[in-house]
Amino acid sequence: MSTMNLTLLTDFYELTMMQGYFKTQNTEKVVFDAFYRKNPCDGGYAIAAGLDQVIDYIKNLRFSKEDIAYLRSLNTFDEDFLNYLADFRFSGDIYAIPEGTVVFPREPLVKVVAPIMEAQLVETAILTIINHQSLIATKASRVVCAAKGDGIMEFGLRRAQGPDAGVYGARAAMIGGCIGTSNVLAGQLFDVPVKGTHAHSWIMSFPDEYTAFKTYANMYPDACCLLVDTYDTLKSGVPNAIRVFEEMRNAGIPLKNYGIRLDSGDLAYMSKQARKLLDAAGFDDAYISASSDLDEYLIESLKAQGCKITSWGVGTNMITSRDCPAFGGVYKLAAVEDKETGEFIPKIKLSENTEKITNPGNKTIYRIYSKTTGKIRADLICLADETFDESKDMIIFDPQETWKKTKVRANTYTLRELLVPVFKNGECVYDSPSVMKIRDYSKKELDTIWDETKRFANPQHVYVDLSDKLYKIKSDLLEKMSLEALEY
Ligand SMILES: Nc1ncnc2c1ncn2[C@@H]1O[C@H](COP(=O)(O)OP(=O)(O)OP(=O)(O)O)[C@@H](O)[C@H]1O
Ligand SMILES: O=P(O)(O)OC[C@H]1O[C@H](OP(=O)(O)OP(=O)(O)O)[C@H](O)[C@@H]1O
Ligand SMILES: O=C(O)c1cccnc1
Repeated sequence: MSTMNLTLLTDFYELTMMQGYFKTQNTEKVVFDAFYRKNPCDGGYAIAAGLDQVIDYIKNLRFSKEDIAYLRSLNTFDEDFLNYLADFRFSGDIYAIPEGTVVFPREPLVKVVAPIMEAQLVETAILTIINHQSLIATKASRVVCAAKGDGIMEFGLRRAQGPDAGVYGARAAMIGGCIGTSNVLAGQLFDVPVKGTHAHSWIMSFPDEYTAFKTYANMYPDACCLLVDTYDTLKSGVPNAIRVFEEMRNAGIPLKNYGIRLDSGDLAYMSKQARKLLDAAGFDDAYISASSDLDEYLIESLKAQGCKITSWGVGTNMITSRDCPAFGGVYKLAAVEDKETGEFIPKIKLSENTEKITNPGNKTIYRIYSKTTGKIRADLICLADETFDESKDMIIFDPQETWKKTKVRANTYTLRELLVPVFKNGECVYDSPSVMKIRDYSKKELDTIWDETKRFANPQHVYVDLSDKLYKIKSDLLEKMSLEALEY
């Protein structure tokens, strides 16, 4: 999948604009920011994901003969432009926040600095990749948080919106903290653990439940999870599972990683009753896992009900992010290079909705950590060439409610620049970590925000502030635009 040419994975208008830039000799270098505006599920954070697929996409960006022939057939593009496309290569710079990082609204997750034709073409693919994976990584992270240390298995492939969503969704779910996936192709592609139990069909294919369990246990004694709800969980499923476990114990087969899976009924009640039966038979180390339309809210609720489930299989609601199906990331022009001075001239997009007014300029982001707690104090969006001194006080203020100011005292904080170089002059300069490494990193990232930010209802929001300089540029531009509007 990684070498697939996705060059035509773009919206038609990117190509018509590209031809327009080509014809009008508009070759300016520009800055585009890909950012999102609202955390999924009204949460307090999101997890950035998808960068490795963006890198593959950019590396393989070239129009094949077939691509050019197809574009010619659309009767919209002239031969001179098609000739240009035949030699097209991405020659710009890309900066991005590493995958697995905790991120907040309005922060550029990806910044493209390139000639406008190139930067325009890549909009759609960057957004579709980052939007999808960041959404699923965020959803998975929420499910993982709800499970409070229990393992979450990703079971969603069959209910995902197609094969790509299943495969890259599984990748993102692993980044979000799942312990494994049932998706074998994802396992092969991303070197992540594949896991699973068995289906109701296995039980139904045998003359009786006991024989089905026994056959399965004989084949897989080291990973024996028996699905107990096909006929009657407490009267048949759990007693038959116990009978098989007893036979294994009596035969001297070591019982290590074994247990049952509940897939219907009142999961809290069933798990409590099943726990009692297993314990009474001396199988107190048998685990109880559950699946059945689970999500973060249900897992939280089941835990509050005192359920005895310690392992969770989550499919549909996580792989589709059912209650929040879109991440909403956008890609906005932020600056255009002045050819004479080589400086970037900030550009702004206005909106009636102040939250939708873009942040102008060639920017970067600094994360401000408290030295004592290691937690995030705030994020600061600033111009790319601004520098800050940790030995000086820092005044930060909310860009919307500017009277809300905080002084971060000298030597009490550390700074980390979030955007890192990924492409320089068209060459990839970034080594993507393995998915399991990104997963470990993301787990540590979650320790940098307070539980108040992770809670599901009305979470505490982390401040994303603008530097003084950027704030001034933004307000001057807004002032200028409103004066110009008066002229009409
Ligand atoms: N204790 C509980 N508290 C809240 N929700 C629960 C609890 N136990 C189960 N649920 C949820 O209630 C829903 C039960 O759905 P439903 O009755 O349609 O199906 P089911 O019990 O899975 O049975 P079947 O698979 O036979 O249709 C599932 O989404 C399940 O996750
Ligand atoms: O409920 P989800 O979160 O989507 O988790 C995945 C579901 O997929 C399977 O059911 P399915 O009915 O497809 O197959 P089965 O016959 O094996 O139960 C499994 O038993 C879970 O219930
Ligand atoms: O292995 C499992 O138990 C499994 C896999 C996919 C979907 N539901 C369950």
